[in-house]
Amino acid sequence: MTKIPNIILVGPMGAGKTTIGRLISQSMGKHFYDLDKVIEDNAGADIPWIFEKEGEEGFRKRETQALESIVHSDTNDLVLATGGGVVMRKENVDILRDDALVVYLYASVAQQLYRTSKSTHRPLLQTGDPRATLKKLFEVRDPLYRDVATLVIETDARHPKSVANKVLDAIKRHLEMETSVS
Ligand SMILES: Nc1ncnc2c1ncn2[C@@H]1O[C@H](COP(=O)(O)OP(=O)(O)O)[C@@H](O)[C@H]1O
Ligand SMILES: O=C(O)C1=C[C@@H](OP(=O)(O)O)[C@@H](O)[C@H](O)C1
Ligand SMILES: [Mg+2]
Repeated sequence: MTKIPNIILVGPMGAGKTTIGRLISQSMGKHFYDLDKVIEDNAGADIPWIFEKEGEEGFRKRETQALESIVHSDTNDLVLATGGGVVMRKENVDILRDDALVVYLYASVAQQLYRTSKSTHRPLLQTGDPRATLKKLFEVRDPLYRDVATLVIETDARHPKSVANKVLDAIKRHLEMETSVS
């Protein structure tokens, strides 16, 4: 039987990486890590505090350290939900590519805006025009998500459980296809 590799979710803020990651880890019997949560636990402070005291650059350094420590400590047994900006550093992308199945959760800018509007814990969106920020980030990051991911899953107009099932089906089909060609 093919060993199921580590699963890493990428995509923009509000795509549902944290929510779907937890759901699929339960179905797959894998450990779940949320990169933002690991960064917060390591720092003993929340993300808004890190951005305020250390700036985005400080947060990105912590993000790379956390990513390295998670991926290197847990072989083939994890589902990792990343933060939307993880693809902005080449060293992170190299880590993501190394022996994991990367899934891009796609959401339109309208859905990103809707899903992030109820929370204030994303410092990059504490601006006068979060829609414009999301649009600008999406233009830069969408090609990077597509480049690093093996699977792309559309999440608009789907309940989280239905997205999770779609991800699980896509992973299963992908692994079956890999087995049949090897
Ligand atoms: N497919 C979905 N449909 C509707 N709401 C969703 C969906 N996926 C996630 N959400 C909601 O959107 C918000 C952001 O989800 P989250 O998992 O934190 O996204 P991310 O980690 O990608 O930023 C949460 O309130 C979550 O319940
Ligand atoms: O897109 C980004 O640069 C960020 C996304 C956030 O994670 P989510 O994508 O889980 O919201 C979090 O890492 C931080 O606020 C920065
Ligand atoms: Mg998240």
